[in-house]
Amino acid sequence: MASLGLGLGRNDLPDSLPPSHRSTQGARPPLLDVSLPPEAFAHRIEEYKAWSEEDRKIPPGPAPRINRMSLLYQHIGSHEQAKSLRQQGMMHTTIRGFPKHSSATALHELQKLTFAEMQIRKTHVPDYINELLPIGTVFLIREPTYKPATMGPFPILRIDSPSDIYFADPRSNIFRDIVWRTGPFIPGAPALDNTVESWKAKGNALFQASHWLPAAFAYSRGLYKDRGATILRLNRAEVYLRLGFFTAAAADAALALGAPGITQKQRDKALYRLARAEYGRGRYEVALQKFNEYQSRHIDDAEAAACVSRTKKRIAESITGDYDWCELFRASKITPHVEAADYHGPIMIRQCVRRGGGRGMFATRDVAPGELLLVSKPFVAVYAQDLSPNTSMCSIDLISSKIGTTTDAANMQWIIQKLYGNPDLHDAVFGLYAGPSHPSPPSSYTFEPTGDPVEVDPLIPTIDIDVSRLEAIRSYNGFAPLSLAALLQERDTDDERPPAGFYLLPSLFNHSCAPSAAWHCIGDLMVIRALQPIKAEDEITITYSLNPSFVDRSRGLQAHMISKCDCWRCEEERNDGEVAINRREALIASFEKRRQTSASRAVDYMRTFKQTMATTYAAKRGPVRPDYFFVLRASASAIRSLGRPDMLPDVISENINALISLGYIVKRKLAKKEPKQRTGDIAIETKFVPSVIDQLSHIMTMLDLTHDCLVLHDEGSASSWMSAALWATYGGGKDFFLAVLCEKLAKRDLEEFAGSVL
Ligand SMILES: C[S@@+](CC[C@H](N)C(=O)[O-])C[C@H]1O[C@@H](n2cnc3c(N)ncnc32)[C@H](O)[C@@H]1O
Repeated sequence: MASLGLGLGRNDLPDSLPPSHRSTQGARPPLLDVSLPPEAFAHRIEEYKAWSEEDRKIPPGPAPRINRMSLLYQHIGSHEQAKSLRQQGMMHTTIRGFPKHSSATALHELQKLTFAEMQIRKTHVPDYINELLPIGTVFLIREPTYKPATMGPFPILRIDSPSDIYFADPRSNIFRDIVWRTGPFIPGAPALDNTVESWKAKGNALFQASHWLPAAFAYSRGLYKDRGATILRLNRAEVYLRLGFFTAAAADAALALGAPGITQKQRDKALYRLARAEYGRGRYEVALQKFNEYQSRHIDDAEAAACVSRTKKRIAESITGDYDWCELFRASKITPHVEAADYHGPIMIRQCVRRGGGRGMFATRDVAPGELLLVSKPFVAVYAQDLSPNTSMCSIDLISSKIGTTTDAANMQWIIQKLYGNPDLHDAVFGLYAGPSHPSPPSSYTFEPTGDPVEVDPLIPTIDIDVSRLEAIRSYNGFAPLSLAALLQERDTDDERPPAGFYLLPSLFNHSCAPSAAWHCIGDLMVIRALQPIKAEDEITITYSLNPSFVDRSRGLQAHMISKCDCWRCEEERNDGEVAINRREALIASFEKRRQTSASRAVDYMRTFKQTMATTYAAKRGPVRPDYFFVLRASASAIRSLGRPDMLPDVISENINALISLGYIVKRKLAKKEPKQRTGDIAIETKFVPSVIDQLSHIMTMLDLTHDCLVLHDEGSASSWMSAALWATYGGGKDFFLAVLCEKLAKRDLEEFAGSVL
């Protein structure tokens, strides 16, 4: 706080700009206050977009001169404020979806530029380089953008991509024509002892403190002194493994292995790190070869033996699609980040010109309902528990007009970080659809790291990361991978921090409201199965929205750039007519309100409500009416709450009708007409599983039916409903079913029955 002693007061801040700068500054943007009610916020976003359009029309101009001490004063003030806010839990806000600039120009093609030469509103391309000198560090920014002030009094230098920053040694050749007024080092900056040994010591100290990236910086600086310093390379490989920079780690370990004069001990370390890195890259065959090689010299090493068996399991999973689902489910209760291999079933990417991006996923052969199509680990998935409770970030997405959550914002950061350390994954990410404002993706798509690892210098970016395009890709290809374990707990999900996922191959499936496949997540592992028979060469679709309401669903699909869904379900809804659709929406809204206040006359209310609701469906419409499902479920629960055993058949009938309204064909309708002993049949037609709302609601209805039939001593119907529940439960077989649903079964006293009939 020394600057305060220099007599700086508030008046020193350039609150008002000289008149010549006003036109360059333009109007201040409308405040995107995330606490506004949704409609007001949507309106504010529109205002913001309009402001942004106007703002972009203003030509570049000179920047206000800023007094250095004022800048320091402001900086110290905001630093102190940030410190206290961090303690309270700070909210960072960022805005996505406006044009941003990421450099694609090589460093040697750029020229020097000073702050004084920079202009407001100008991205300084193509021929400039800017230098900044924070204490002790020198870094270069490629093609910086100078932005007018929006919040405080000063314009800001905006850098969106880490690949626009080069860290450099002040004595580097890049600076050969530059005379530093302070000499190459800033007075007061920590002295840089430029020897391999001191960089190793510094790196090791940072490593001990778990500061992985700074440690990688230190080892890299040591490697500048001596590229053959094997110990530094090995240490950097370890740091990279912890950062998830598997490609970088593999490259360093491989280079160390090939280094002349490497000792046996170092060779072992290099081999083990290379194996771990290749495992991280998903190159399990290569990893196994390296682990085996290592293990042959360390037969008693239990950890290495475990790695070998884990890797063999991954290879088997990726070839056969045979997973230990129960084990995965159990593991997902401890952490959502489960360990498993990807599996690619009978699917292929093909052109699909009618869809944005021009591609879709197709069947390579005939597929049976329930068959496993794809198992995919996320490129990145962020869950609430991954973040400190004090981390609060909010990203305002101008593409989808939505407020992104903290996990969303973190997801974007993690993607960038992963790309930085795994540059070979660039094309897999940037080959995804980025919406109509960006060039179309290529018609083919590669999604696996195939080549040799690439060496990564953390101080100099290996690839260019176009953040604008990446934000768009994230907007069009995001998933909310709520784990089955979390779904089943039925606890309120953390609205501020729902899981945010980014998957590669799953992003190639197009949408249908009546999809032929469905996904669910075990932890962060996405599992996609066929819901119905799919013919060879037919397109396979999943749904982007399980919202039963046509109006809400259509609105949600707009965010995916699907202005009018052409599936049969939406066609049916449209055939009901706009008046009927609006009446239905109004009814559902009133139903939600009414449900909270009417307990006593619930049954009568539900009877009338059902009748009114039924009139909103066109007479010739088919049985699928997803929003009617919830009405029937509420009606069943209202009748049940009467506590009258003689009314149980009515509860059963309502629940059966609820399943029919989802599209199920029910073979076993009324308990009293059926044989009461077990027959081993399944209560529903098993040619397909309808997926129009979340699967868990289907299964709970079937378990309720099982329970009620048992109460009525109709074991035959009960067992056929239990079998139906097994059939509808995410594949995975009986053991998986029992593991996933054990609490739900226990709640209905059905554990023993399930064990005996399935
Ligand atoms: C996640 S991508 C799907 C794959 C994409 N077709 C590709 O080539 O990469 C989502 C985009 O595909 C397009 N799309 C998917 N389903 C669609 C549908 N039912 N109708 C129209 N466009 C669709 C939309 O442009 C949407 O933004």
